[in-house]
Amino acid sequence: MTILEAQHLTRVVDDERIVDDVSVTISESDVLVVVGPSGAGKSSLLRLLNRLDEPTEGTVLFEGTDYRSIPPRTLRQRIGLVPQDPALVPGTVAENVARGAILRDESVDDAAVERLLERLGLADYTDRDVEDLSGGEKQRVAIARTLYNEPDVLLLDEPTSHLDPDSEERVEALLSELIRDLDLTVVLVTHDEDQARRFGERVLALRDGVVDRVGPVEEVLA
Ligand SMILES: Nc1ncnc2c1ncn2[C@@H]1O[C@H](COP(=O)(O)OP(=O)(O)OP(=O)(O)O)[C@@H](O)[C@H]1O
Repeated sequence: MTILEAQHLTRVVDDERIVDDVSVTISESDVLVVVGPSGAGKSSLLRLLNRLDEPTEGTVLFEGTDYRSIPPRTLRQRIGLVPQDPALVPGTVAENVARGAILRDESVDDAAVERLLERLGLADYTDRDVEDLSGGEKQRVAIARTLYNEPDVLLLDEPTSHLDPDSEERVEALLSELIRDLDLTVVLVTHDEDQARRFGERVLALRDGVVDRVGPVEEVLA
């Protein structure tokens, strides 16, 4: 079943078409990897997919509904983004993971927080101050924070780009496990074609905001 359908998505900033007429369909359990050189518009495309930025032209259908008719907060809960920079708030690991619930004034599901931390290899980290975490640990907290909302689609922006090789391997392995075990639908941005090969089923290659190629990983990254 199709979950997301980008239709002619375009964003113009200062007369520059940073995302230009991108149409792509994402089905349930798809892992679509977006690749392209620096400045190709990969992060910009991701931010358009959950309307963190507003399209200048085109739109996205989420489960068949134009996403502009869905309240932004609901939309961003359903289509969750893990940003390139984890941007944690001062406080404990648990407070960051449950950030969505706290912002929505909902009670926190402590058991769900614990389950996620365990899945992300952070079992005893609940009360740790996020200031004291390594880059890889912060990134894993950011992933848990987005997954806490149980999104239908997970958007990952360069999830390992700031990490040292050991942390990169760890985060990549954890993400692969999560994708498989939770049967996640994912759009993952990376500049690293090897990483795209490791994750990808389908690859979308962007160049100057335009879709250069889209298709199975072995064809696009041959
Ligand atoms: N808010 C903005 N205002 C002006 N220009 C922007 C804005 N956001 C992005 N751009 C420009 O849009 C283009 C695409 O940027 P984007 O960050 O999406 O590329 P990217 O492929 O993710 O690059 P990288 O791999 O370096 O992160 C760049 O030329 C960038 O300078």
